Amino acid sequence: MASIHNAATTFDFLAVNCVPESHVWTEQKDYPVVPESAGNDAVPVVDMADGTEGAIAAVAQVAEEWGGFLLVGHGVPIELLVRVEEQIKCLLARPAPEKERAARGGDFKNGYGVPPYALYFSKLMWSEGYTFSAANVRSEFRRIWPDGGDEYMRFCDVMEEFHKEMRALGEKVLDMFYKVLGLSADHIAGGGVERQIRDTMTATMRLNMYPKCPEPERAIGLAAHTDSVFFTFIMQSLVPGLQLLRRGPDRWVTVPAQPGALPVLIGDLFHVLTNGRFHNVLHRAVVNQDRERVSVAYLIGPPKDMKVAPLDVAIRQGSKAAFRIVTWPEYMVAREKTFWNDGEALKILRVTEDEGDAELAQGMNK
Ligand SMILES: O=C(O)CCC(=O)C(=O)O
Ligand SMILES: [Fe+2]
Repeated sequence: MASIHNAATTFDFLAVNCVPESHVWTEQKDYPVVPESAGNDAVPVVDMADGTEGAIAAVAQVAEEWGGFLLVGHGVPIELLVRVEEQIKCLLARPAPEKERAARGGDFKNGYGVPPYALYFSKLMWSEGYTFSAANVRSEFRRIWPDGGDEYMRFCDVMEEFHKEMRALGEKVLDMFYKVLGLSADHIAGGGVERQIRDTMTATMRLNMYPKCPEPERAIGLAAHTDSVFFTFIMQSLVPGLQLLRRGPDRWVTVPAQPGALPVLIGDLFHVLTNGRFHNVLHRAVVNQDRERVSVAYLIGPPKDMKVAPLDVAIRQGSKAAFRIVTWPEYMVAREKTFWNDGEALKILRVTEDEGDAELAQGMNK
């Protein structure tokens, strides 16, 4: 299986006029796709600038029912998002040998290539990308530009500016989620675990490029997955492709691509923090015949050594923690074993009815 994934780094998407066998996607159960902005299936919009009680109640409902929404009124300049997109296109248009020099694998957890979960599938996805830790842009991209130079500087400056804006926005969105859970500003500002999460959360960035595809129905840009982290911001081109799974009846809902609107997706570890209250949304990216699409997943998670467990405030009176304490790396090991089965990794963390109360985590504050 390794060789097929290494081949992805040199695959020339634009040179083919049909989807080759290596990329024909047959591995996932499929659900119907509902068109954008279809009644109850229109992806909800959250306006960050609206701090009223009503708005917070609406966020609660969206986080529980959808696990994803479009964020507006966030203050990140559209002009910056445009520059980020330009820089990603420049990076991924570099000659194959340069990108391969920065391939992930071996000692390199980060770098150019397929996302880590692609290794669980025998077929390749219709995309290329680059994953890195947002705090290490300058050292990471010396792998592409060993001698530095103007292009390197421009790329790093734009990515760092984006990281600064998104990290700050991450804190605001986290505070909004804390409010939904019923925490006061004073509580959050105190020295407790909520404050610790806010101060230490780390960001990983994944740059995705989805080339035009001659037979989009036979390929997938990014296969269905949940993000393992707390939550993710997506920055996307004005080309739709991101889809969220809505349950009962199961269906894919396309997230509209609107200038400046940032999709936000709840990840597995926030599902744990909220004791299962916020929905960790299954999502995927599809491709199209006419236009390439670029996206950035800005993934916000805990530092590696943080022990994550349901917050006390999220454990309703009379109930107990539904998940065991876990660190992000421990969770990734569980996920690896069960990737084929949606949601199975979280089931491993679930506390069973007959487990002795005394041994259980009763919330993250204890
Ligand atoms: O391209 C997109 O819209 C989704 C990207 C994504 O889900 C990811 O990188 O984890
Ligand atoms: Fe994702």
